[in-house]
Amino acid sequence: MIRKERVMAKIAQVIVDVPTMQTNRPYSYLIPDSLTDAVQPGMRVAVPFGQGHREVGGMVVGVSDADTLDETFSGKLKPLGALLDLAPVLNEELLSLSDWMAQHTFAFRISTIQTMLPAALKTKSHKFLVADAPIDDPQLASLFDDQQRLDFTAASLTDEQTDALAKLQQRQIIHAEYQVADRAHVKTVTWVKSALSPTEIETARKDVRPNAIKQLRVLTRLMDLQEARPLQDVLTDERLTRADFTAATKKGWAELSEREVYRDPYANHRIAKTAPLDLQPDQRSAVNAITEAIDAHDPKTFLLQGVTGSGKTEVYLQSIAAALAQHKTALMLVPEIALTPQMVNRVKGRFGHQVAVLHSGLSAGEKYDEWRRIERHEAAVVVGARSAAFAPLTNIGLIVMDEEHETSYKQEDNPRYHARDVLLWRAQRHHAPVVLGSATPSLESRARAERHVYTRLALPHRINQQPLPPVKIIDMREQLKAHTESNFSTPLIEALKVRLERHEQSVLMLNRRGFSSFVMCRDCGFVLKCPNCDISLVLHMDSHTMKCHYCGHEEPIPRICPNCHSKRISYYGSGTEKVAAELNSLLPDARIIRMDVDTTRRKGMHEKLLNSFGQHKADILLGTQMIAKGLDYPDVTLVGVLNADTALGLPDFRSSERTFQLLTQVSGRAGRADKPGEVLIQTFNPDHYAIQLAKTQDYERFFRVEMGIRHMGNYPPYFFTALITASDKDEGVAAKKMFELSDQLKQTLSPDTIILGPTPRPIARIKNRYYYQIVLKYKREPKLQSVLDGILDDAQREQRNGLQVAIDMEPQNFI
Ligand SMILES: Nc1ncnc2c1ncn2[C@@H]1O[C@H](COP(=O)(O)OP(=O)(O)OP(=O)(O)O)[C@@H](O)[C@H]1O
Ligand SMILES: [Zn+2]
Ligand SMILES: [Zn+2]
Repeated sequence: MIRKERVMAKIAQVIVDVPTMQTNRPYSYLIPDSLTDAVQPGMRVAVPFGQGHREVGGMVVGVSDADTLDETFSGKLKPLGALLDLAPVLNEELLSLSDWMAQHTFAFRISTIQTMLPAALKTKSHKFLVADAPIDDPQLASLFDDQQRLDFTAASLTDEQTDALAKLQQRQIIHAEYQVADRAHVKTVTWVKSALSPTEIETARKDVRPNAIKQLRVLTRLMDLQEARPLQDVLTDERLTRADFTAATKKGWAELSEREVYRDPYANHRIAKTAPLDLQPDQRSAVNAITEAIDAHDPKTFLLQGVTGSGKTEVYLQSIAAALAQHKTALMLVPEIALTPQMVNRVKGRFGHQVAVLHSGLSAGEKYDEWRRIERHEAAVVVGARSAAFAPLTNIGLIVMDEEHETSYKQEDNPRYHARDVLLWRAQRHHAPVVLGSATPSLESRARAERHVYTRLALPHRINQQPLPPVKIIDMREQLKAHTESNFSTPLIEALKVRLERHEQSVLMLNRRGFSSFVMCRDCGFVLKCPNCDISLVLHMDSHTMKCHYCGHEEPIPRICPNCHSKRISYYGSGTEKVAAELNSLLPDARIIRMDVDTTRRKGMHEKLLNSFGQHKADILLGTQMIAKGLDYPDVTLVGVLNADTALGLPDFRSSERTFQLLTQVSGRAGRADKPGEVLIQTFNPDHYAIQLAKTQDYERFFRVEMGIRHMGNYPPYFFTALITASDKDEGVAAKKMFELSDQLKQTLSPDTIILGPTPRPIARIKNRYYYQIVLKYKREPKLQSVLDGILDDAQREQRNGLQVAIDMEPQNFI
């Protein structure tokens, strides 16, 4: 009788990356003996999954011991495939954050894990075709390498080839294999060092034939390579090449080695070192309060509410310095747009090489390198956009979020997380304070300060003792009666002319939110729409086409109305391009820089345009929202807003708040140094409270008025919200699902919870899918988590038929 031997096995819990089979449940894999000591939570692995040879990527989230005789131990566990990391890429804190986020955003854990990793570490599953028997077609056979493998994912195959390969697979001549590939690429440079001492070099010289000139040259060069140097520097002598040194290595004369280097995105930037400024009294008390909390390891949240130009950045910088003085690290989030270049320069100018920067303008390689500098404790300060909330900093002493009201801090796709929530979670974990800064805080944050959940710190004055710039409202309805269709009122043009004469600069903003340049027929009102989505096509002058901003559909600009055949079909509304053209003809001498998605698409353009404006190479900066915040240029004395109210009509309860914030922010660009500023706002709704209160830049009044409106409408911050959407190619399927869900919610949720809908979404069709939504408004709803978890689980099971259900907690966008 054979007795089973009792052995301890190690088992890894792995979250697998299978898009069609997402689940938050980890799968167990047997750790092979050879890897017993190596596998740790936070490492990426490749594991076999499902039927066949499929290999998928995954993340180890736990390791445990198992007794092979234990009845819960299943001898059928598959062993792990490859281990992709030698050290964990996610530490314990980030792993538990990924768990928390998955729960709170109703996302799958693999997506929260992926979100935390730099793109370079996101594994990709490659499909290989492997030939098991000779392939008769020589042309197809030539696609396979010596090992009879073809990288199907990377190969660019014609449809005929793909077809022929599929047939080979059916005939079982080839089979498919999946392998997980790692995209992380460490950049290295070659260093060279002499392997011979000077005396040995002398000896070697004597042994070389006198006509072996290259070898003699190498030996001479090796004389001063007793210490290793980068090969690149050594090769400046044009008569020697890399090959000469490779040959020398083979002879045992030299040693070549690869050393890791970082790609430094700011290598070519000369950033002047700055010293801390003498603080104004309000700044002083803010810094003191924050420093106290840092020193006391008190994870409290501050709301730093300072008018535009009140010196919030200096408060951040000196607070960060206080954290560094305690040998702690600091994390600072800024909106994507504000990152390039002024804010980065300010932080780098103060803290130099200790700063790592993370934003979407960097290449994947640059981001990976900055990320590794953080992970290796070589950077103590991180400045970055939304995803920098996951920077692998340890020992955090302070967290800052600039422009905390910015909607870009909320991710619109899965996982639908808000960076603010992530920061608050990390602050608790690290016992570190958080500073939320803004001139126009979100209503949610300001209300929390009102209830003393957050501690409010106020900077009510501008630094230079300058008043906030006076704001004039221009009623465009009057204007419309006089000059038809110009984007510029007479007062605005006059004010621009004055600035030109005085050699001062102006900033003009065209509010693109809820606004687009579309084509409309003046006879029948026909508007050209996307055939796939329920939305107007947008005119693009650069490509001379009409484009859909949702699905990318593109078609020529119509000359004749497709509906009534009238020729009076023309542009309606204005894009920045059209406005720039008009401005050019009105003020031919003005030098204009246009800044919008089209002119800033290329890498580095954003920065380049702002720099040249900063160097006064242009008189007018004309742009979309992207110019509204962060800019601090002393020569700007005029700010003009061409269309203040385009967003007011949007079906979103935050449209007044957004309008007020935008107008206040952009107004704040004027008169920040010693020259007084002026702001002109053109609007068709001069009496709207958001516009009237932006005129006085009275945030506190706006807060009270808006709170009253939110209270009456049962909106946040009085209620929490959740948005549930279902989409399907068949409108009936999506609608039916939502009515079922609505019934289910009515039966399970508390009677105080308001259930709105189901209704079609304001943009009901996108990429040929129909969207239906339910909005939940609730105050206290203990059952919510389990009910929504259940909905998502059910949806996951139904997903194979094409129906998709998504849950968005505290959505920032209702359209
Ligand atoms: N204590 C100080 N002494 C002198 N100058 C200062 C001081 N603090 C800040 N400044 C300067 O005041 C200007 C405005 O400051 P900063 O840009 O930080 O304001 P802000 O509050 O962030 O404004 P915004 O919200 O408009 O971006 C900057 O040029 C800054 O260098
Ligand atoms: Zn479309
Ligand atoms: Zn028409």
